[in-house]
Amino acid sequence: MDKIVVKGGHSLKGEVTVSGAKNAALPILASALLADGKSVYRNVPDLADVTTMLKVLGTMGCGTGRLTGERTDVCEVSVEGPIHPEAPYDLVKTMRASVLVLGPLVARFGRARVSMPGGCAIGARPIDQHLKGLKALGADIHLTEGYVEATAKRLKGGTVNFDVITVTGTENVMMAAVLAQGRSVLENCAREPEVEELARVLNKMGARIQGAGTSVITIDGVDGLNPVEHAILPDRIEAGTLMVAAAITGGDVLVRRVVPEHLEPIILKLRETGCTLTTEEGGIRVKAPSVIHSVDVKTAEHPGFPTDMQAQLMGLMTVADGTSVISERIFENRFMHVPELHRMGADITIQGHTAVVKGVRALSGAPVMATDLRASASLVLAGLRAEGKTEVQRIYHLDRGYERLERKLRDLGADISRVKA
Ligand SMILES: CC(=O)N[C@H]1[C@@H](OP(=O)(O)OP(=O)(O)OC[C@H]2O[C@@H](n3ccc(=O)[nH]c3=O)[C@H](O)[C@@H]2O)O[C@H](CO)[C@@H](O)[C@@H]1O
Ligand SMILES: C=C(OP(=O)(O)O)C(=O)O
Repeated sequence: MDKIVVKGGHSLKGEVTVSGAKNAALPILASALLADGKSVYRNVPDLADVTTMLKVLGTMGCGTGRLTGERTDVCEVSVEGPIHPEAPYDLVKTMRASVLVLGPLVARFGRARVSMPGGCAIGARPIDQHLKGLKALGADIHLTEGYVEATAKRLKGGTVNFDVITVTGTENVMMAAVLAQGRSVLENCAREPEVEELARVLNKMGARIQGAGTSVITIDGVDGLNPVEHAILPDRIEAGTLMVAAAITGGDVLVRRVVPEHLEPIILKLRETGCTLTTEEGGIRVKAPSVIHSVDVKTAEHPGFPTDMQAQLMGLMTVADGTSVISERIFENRFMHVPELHRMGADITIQGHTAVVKGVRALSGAPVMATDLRASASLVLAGLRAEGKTEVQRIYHLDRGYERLERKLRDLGADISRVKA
């Protein structure tokens, strides 16, 4: 298995460009199922998860492909022949976001058979709210042999009040409601920029969605949609990770191609640590202070501090001046990076959903093991700062969500390489 080897102690300097957002690309690729014809997406990150979503669509009978040469960011999905509306266990088990095909399939083809995603390293992650939403739109749902089977002659508009705020749940039900008969009102929706982006794409396809990005989304169903061309928005979590890379190495980096409003909670937190952040044409410059101050963090739904940045921020806090209290309030088991950070000399105590991090003078490089996507990123960040060599194993987690991270960091001056097994 490949591993990443980092030799710490280099200040990062220069400019780096952020790729397209994984969490926007995945639902948008699934939304191609809603129209006949070829949809073309630009700025699609080249990630394992995107490849998996293309495979899911391919096994159903969609034509899928990524351009080669200069435009590897362009992906096409065509829906032309018959569609077999099933997402098999072998693919769903590698990526739970495969469940995003459920809403489009039942809305467009009247039936779907999608393997139930299990839990994962960060929590149980049920999909009860996705199913509640689809039922409210008139779908019949059965769970058999580990699969969700959903059928409906034609979905009907309805009111859905989500009991918990769910990003992919909101997206799945929104994609179902666009082809339902009549008006749907979704309440207590996720307000993440990726939900708004999906609604933007659906509206370009001919849907009638209002309110995405707020907690109430109103959708007037239409009879059919058209394929679309769209450029995916930049990945705010990759941007945040690169900003922390600048901060933890005492660096000065211009992070290009970002949407500053989407980064607000991260920018505010990094300013509290003493970093100077300025918006410049085309990006945000992060200049690290000589001493990082400790800050407290509570993760929350957007516009709160994103859970997908918790592990990276904790990496930074391991070398801050003082003690920081980090509360994880979205997922019940998202501290898997802590035992690995301990191996590098971090001082962290977990008390339930809270981690108390006492900054240490120095981290020391060590062999460590990635356990999930953002945990992997936090270990790479800690490795950039640590004295000596850090080897991060099981980096297939990292490859799910970061496009060539080691190359981007190396271009900024890091001593980092991928060692092929
Ligand atoms: C592909 C994608 O976009 N992934 C993101 C998405 O995941 P995802 O959409 O899976 O996360 P959710 O917003 O659904 O999860 C939030 C919380 O709600 C719970 N829940 C969710 C659905 C449900 O039916 N029942 C239920 O109880 C979950 O277990 C979790 O505790 O949002 C998360 C929270 O910002 C991010 O960490 C992920 O990167
Ligand atoms: C948890 C994440 O992704 P997923 O929902 O695809 O597991 C993530 O991007 O940090």
